[in-house]
Amino acid sequence: MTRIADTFRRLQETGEKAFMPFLTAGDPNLAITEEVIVELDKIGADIIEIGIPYSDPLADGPTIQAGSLRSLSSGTRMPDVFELVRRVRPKVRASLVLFTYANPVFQWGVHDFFQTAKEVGANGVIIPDLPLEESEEALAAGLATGVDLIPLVAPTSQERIAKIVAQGQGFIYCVAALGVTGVRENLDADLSSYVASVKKHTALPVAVGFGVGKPEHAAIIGQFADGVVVGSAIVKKTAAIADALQAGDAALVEATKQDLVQFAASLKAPLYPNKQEA
Ligand SMILES: O=P(O)(O)OC[C@@H](O)[C@@H](O)c1c[nH]c2ccccc12
Repeated sequence: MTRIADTFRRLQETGEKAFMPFLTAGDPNLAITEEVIVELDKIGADIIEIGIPYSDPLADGPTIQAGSLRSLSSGTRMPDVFELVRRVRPKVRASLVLFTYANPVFQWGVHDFFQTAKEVGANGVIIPDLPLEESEEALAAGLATGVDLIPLVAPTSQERIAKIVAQGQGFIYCVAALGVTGVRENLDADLSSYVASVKKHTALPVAVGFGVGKPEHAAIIGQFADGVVVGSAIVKKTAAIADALQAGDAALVEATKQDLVQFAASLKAPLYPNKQEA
């Protein structure tokens, strides 16, 4: 059983839903990313998405694009992210999922990428711009290493949903909105029926991301999905840490870190069983 499968099994037993924050490694620097991951784990984050910064994050809105830029300008490269995972792995219970675009994976070498991910203790990989038709090698590497290749389905996937999820490993990532990542004021009205249409095709857990910006959003998603992914709203908080760091204000760096962690805790809160009554 992979660590991700074990995470969802534990959550099933306690009746919880997974809280899955995303942050970009090295934004604003690797030391702070490591500290934040440890704190997120302490407040109950169940699966932590660790973004590998990339120069052309085509599926990302301005918030995460800015985070990638801050990370790249602080000198973060893929080997640094692998080393971050190796260091933080023994310090946290959460499953760790590497988030990367396809190009850096092909440059590194698909099988080597998954092998290295396994060695440092990563539990899954998400590659948003790797279409099913081009993912044969990555799927095989996922199976060979036990590092789950997690598929994304989008509202536009309709007739392809069955094919995409049939190859799924770990969990299915349901993208909740069209367009790029970024906090939305409201969730799509028919999100629950879209998730139900995905669940029809798979026994794997189904997580929902894109647009989640507040606990109310997490509470709604927690009623029909197995996990909630939050990226931009977290990365907005790392931007505040970056500003404090830039200002050389150590107290403000601590305060903005705590603000991120408290915000994350408020997003996990509605995902505990007694909070999920409809
Ligand atoms: O930022 P949002 O709207 O909360 O969405 C999660 C998203 O950030 C994270 O899962 C992610 C980061 N970059 C992506 C690119 C494509 C799909 C998903 C992602």
